[in-house]
Amino acid sequence: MADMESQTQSADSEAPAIFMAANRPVTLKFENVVYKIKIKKGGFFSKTKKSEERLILKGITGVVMPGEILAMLGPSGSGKTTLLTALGGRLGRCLGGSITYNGKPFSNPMKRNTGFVSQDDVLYPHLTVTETLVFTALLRLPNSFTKEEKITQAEAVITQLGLSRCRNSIIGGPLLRGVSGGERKRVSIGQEMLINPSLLFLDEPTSGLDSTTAQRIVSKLWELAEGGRTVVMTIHQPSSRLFYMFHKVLLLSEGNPIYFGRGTGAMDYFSSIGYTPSIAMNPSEFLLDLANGVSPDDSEDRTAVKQVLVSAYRINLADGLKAELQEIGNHHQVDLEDKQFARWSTTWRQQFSVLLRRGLKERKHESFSALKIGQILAVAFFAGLLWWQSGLAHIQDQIGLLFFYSGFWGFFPLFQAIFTFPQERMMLMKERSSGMYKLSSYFMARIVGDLPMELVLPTIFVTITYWMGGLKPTAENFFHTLSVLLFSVLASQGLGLALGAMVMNLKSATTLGSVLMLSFLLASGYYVQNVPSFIAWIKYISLSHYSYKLLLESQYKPDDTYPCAPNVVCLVQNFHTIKLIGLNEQAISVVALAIMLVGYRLIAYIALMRVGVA
Ligand SMILES: Nc1ncnc2c1ncn2[C@@H]1O[C@H](COP(=O)(O)OP(=O)(O)OP(=O)(O)O)[C@@H](O)[C@H]1O
Repeated sequence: MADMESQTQSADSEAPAIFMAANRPVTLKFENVVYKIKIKKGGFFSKTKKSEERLILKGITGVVMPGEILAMLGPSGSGKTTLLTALGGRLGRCLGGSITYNGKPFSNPMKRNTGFVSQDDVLYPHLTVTETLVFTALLRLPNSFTKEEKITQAEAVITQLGLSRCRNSIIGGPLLRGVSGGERKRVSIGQEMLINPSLLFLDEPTSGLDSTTAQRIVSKLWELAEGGRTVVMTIHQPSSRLFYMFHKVLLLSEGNPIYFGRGTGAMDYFSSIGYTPSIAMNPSEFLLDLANGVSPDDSEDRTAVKQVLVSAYRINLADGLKAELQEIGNHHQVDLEDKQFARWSTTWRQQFSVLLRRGLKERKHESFSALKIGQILAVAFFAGLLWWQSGLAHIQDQIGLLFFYSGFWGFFPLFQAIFTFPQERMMLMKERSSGMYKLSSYFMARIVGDLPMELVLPTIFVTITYWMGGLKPTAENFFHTLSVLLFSVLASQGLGLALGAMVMNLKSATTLGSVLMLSFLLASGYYVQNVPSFIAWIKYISLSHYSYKLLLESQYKPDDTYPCAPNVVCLVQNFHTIKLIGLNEQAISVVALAIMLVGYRLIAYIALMRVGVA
């Protein structure tokens, strides 16, 4: 990354204009868009459990041409975000009507030509502004750009969006001070700008910002539109200065359109149907009042006002709009050449390498945190002291130590891994929806990136406890025990990944993980020797069962002798807690752990396939 930074510094002076003309202008048409959801009715104790359909979008029609900004206004809950998501090709099921891009449905080439800035900025908190944009450029820009050109593009965005001052500051998050909210929003917009999209969607890009910063962002969007792009955004209550910058305005009220047309014509339209503000006011404030059913003197019933506005729209605007769509349909069919857009911008290897580097940078503080290492050191020394030089004279204690290995290193990696995918969910959704990389490259980069720490911690732990605890003091036995433990750590980590990916909810995943691991531990053969046959099957799926058996094998051989009772020497085979296993069973245990190691990861991968694909 150091070379990345020096390259970006040197690129400062020669940054090309990223705000050049759009690659391929896009005409966005949407006709009679309807979206419904199913809501479950009836409480927990209710006998009648029915589901009810709720209409969120009730027949929305409009068109946005290249060079235009469409602003969607409306009260909270009126359906702005839902419509934006639908237009951005990210809302699959239960969507009615037609949405076309240059006369065609949403396609992969269109996905790669579309930028989508969500309401919440989904960014990695520990990366700097430069790192964030450079990694995005490396992943999203096609291979027709060299690496240096990609970095130069990122630099151009930093300059153009006025981010030079904070280029080396970290993004930050809720508990980590980083760049300001406005700067974070500009980084999010910059990530989309990198690909020079012809179609740009933004969900409330100005919310939470002061009016000057908001004005600055909308001015940038205006410049982008001027370059032949199609810009669609939702906005809550723009100032009058901003309002007149929008070429078109769509006003929504409870999912119904009540105005679609030129921003400058909105006030005249509402005057023509009898709604004129009694005092001079910000047009967006007036429009929002109307969408909430508040007439200028607030004398009429609000529901009645909304109904009047909905029917006025149908009578006065709907037909004209449909005719306009028809007209454009006949003349504007510029197509995106599918052949010119490969399915992915970069190769699998490039994706893997960039994602690996990005992941290591983002999680450096977490993986090698003093707390994590300290935690392991503390437990290791404590265990070492407890089992201090136990030796064969205290074989029962030693077996306890091996059981502790199997239990602790079953739980610890599982609970580390369970967080992996739920924490990354938003990022994965965002990046996969914009077709940034293959799931397999992301998955492999994540697994490989976490590997060093996953293996280093148990190695430190075993090195300390093994010698302190007085297990067999030969290098062969030590490495045998260590390799068995690392093997089972990888299997248990796989289980954590699978649970996290399947449930995608930390609370449920951790509860499920605890129950599973405890059942596995109980079935491992330590507590109960003769498990009743109807429950005995559980040990065959128990990770701890196999790891515990293999750990025992790494220490004891059937013909080992040990002091069994005062002055009596026994064979280890007869010791009641040790059920040593033959070569066949050892092989079965190794295969079982290997199946778990791969199988759980496969389950995690399949579960992730549902995340973030438009
Ligand atoms: N998947 C869903 N399940 C339940 N309700 C939903 C779902 N999607 C949307 N809604 C409901 O649809 C309505 C419109 O939501 P949407 O987020 O589009 O509103 P909005 O106009 O963007 O609001 P805001 O300005 O507050 O962001 C809301 O009442 C919301 O609760």
